[in-house]
Amino acid sequence: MNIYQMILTRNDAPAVALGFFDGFHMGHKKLFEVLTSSANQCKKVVFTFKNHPDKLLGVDTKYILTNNERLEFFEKYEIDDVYFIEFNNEFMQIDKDKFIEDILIRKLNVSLVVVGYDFTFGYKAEGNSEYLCEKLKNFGRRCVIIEPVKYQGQVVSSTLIRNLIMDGNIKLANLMLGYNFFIKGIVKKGNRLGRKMGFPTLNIEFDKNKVVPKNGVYVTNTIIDNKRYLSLTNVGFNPTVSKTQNIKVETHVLDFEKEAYGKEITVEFVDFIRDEKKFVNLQELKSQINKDIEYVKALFCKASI
Ligand SMILES: Cc1cc2nc3c(=O)[nH]c(=O)nc-3n(C[C@H](O)[C@H](O)[C@H](O)COP(=O)(O)O)c2cc1C
Ligand SMILES: Nc1ncnc2c1ncn2[C@@H]1O[C@H](COP(=O)(O)OP(=O)(O)OP(=O)(O)O)[C@@H](O)[C@H]1O
Repeated sequence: MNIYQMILTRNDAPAVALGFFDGFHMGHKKLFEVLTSSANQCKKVVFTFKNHPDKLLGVDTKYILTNNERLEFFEKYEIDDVYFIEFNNEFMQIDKDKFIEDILIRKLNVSLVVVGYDFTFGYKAEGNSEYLCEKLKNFGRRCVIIEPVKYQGQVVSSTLIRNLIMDGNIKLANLMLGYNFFIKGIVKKGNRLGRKMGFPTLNIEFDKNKVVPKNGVYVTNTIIDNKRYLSLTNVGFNPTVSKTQNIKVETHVLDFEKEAYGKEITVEFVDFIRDEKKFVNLQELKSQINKDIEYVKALFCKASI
């Protein structure tokens, strides 16, 4: 897969998907399936942004996927080329007709464009999917609009899924994503208190732009060296033992005794267990964590998750 940071003129007539695609959820998946089935022999291309347009408007959104993870999803769908463009003041000023005529027709020379029902584009988001398709058809190009993909009557969207994750509603978020929400990161040294209490934890250093589930304890799967382990993950500030202002994600991996410092691991969130609490002493915390572990073992050890 080629990644371009600039829009150069091309001679072939590619099939192009337009959007940001944070989360690569069920709606995005449907859009990519249609792109694949309609592209015929054409190259499959994604036109997207490196930074979400919201960032330029000062909204500090956290994302379901990091940029690299988003690119990995495109790769999985055998996309040939990605235009990974910086959404800056200059791009924001491009008017809807200029976007169609200059970028889609003249530079990319599209044969087909696939967008979702609520796609907007151009200065002040004045263009929508109907307008885009009508204009493209006038230029003799194909255009497909994907009808809203819903889960149990609710339209799936990146915003909705981000909010579900931040509310700890991981189960529903995962159903709308079509996979388990995950945080990938490098294992760094903690205070080694967990080990002393009898439950060592892997402290994960992760991308600061990643959305984090609400504070609490979760059932998770942790992937270390391509092996998947059942685990419990605490998200929060460890109020019993510390006064840190930085949110921590730390995982106690069941049946894992080895050292993992410096390794990249993936923690997949499966379900919320309980809120994080401030205990009166370490003994109380230890006793609660033992109960959490027993609960997870009873629920999940025999079932495959
Ligand atoms: C399953 C699990 C549940 C946890 N629950 C809490 C909690 O409710 N309150 C809290 O203050 N810390 C909680 N912690 C965090 C512990 O305080 C922390 O893991 C321990 O202090 C070790 O930290 P260290 O690795 O930095 O030494 C939990 C950790 C795990 C693994
Ligand atoms: N549920 C859905 N059904 C069909 N198409 C969708 C759905 N969600 C998004 N799309 C389409 O996928 C493309 C990328 O969308 P985008 O990145 O804006 O995701 P989104 O889920 O709509 O995000 P947001 O919550 O920020 O609106 C757009 O063309 C959009 O219309």
